[in-house]
Amino acid sequence: MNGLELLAQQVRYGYRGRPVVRDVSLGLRRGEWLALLGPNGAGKSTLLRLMAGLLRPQGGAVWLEGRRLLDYRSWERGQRIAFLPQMGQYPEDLTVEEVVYLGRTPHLGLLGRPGLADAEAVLWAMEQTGVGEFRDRLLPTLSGGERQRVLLARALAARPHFLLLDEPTNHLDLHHQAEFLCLLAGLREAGVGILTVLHDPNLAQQADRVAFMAEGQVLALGSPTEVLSQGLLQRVYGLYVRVRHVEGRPVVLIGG
Ligand SMILES: Nc1ncnc2c1ncn2[C@@H]1O[C@H](COP(=O)(O)OP(=O)(O)OP(=O)(O)O)[C@@H](O)[C@H]1O
Repeated sequence: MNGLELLAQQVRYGYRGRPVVRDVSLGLRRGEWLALLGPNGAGKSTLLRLMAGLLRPQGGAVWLEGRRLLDYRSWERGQRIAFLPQMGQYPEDLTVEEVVYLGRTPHLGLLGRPGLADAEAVLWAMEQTGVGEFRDRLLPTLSGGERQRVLLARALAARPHFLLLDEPTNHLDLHHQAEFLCLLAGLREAGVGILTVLHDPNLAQQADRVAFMAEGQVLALGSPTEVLSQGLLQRVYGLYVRVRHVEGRPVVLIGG
């Protein structure tokens, strides 16, 4: 363990006594993009929530930059980790800009009055996600993909060290998926540690490492080429797939 990591160590969690995360150890460094894949119900979102400090492990511990995550105050944690849930609640009566400002909450002092640094971070987050053109609109008036980008902007506005994203590309069209991947690459360069739950192995192949989860455990962890193998995908999904390599990257084809 070093001081630059977000680390789950032998973490366990279950709902009403039914284990869904079973002694998982997984570390994420700053400046690294780790993609978490696996079938529905594998425990991916639960693991993400544990690593975001939103659930308390029932066994093991999560460590953030050398300290137990549970020992951080919520605002300290919020300055370091931003979490974008799969189906996030969003305020219906705030404008886009006001929603992005909410991402600054962990940085505001007792008075809660935003200053220049907050305005700069909000502007930067809106530019990165291309939502500036909707800044005065209310969220319910946006499309699913536009709203997704606003919620990402809110997460980015915190200028977190670690960004945990649960199926972030769900509502994005091809163009915005490509822009989103580019954005992640830029954040990674800037030293942000990124953990994304993804279903599409062809998006995951752009990550530095892939963790493949099934039935509450990490079955495989390594480079996309190591993990996204025909054998593993066929075994876990019970489906015929082919894996081809294009420019050194694995491309997964499903069906005949
Ligand atoms: N709040 C909850 N109460 C009870 N069971 C839950 C709760 N949240 C999740 N579960 C169950 O825990 C298991 C793991 O769920 P989780 O959402 O972590 O999986 P996932 O890998 O993210 O799935 P998906 O790909 O479908 O989003 C599932 O069987 C789910 O039904």
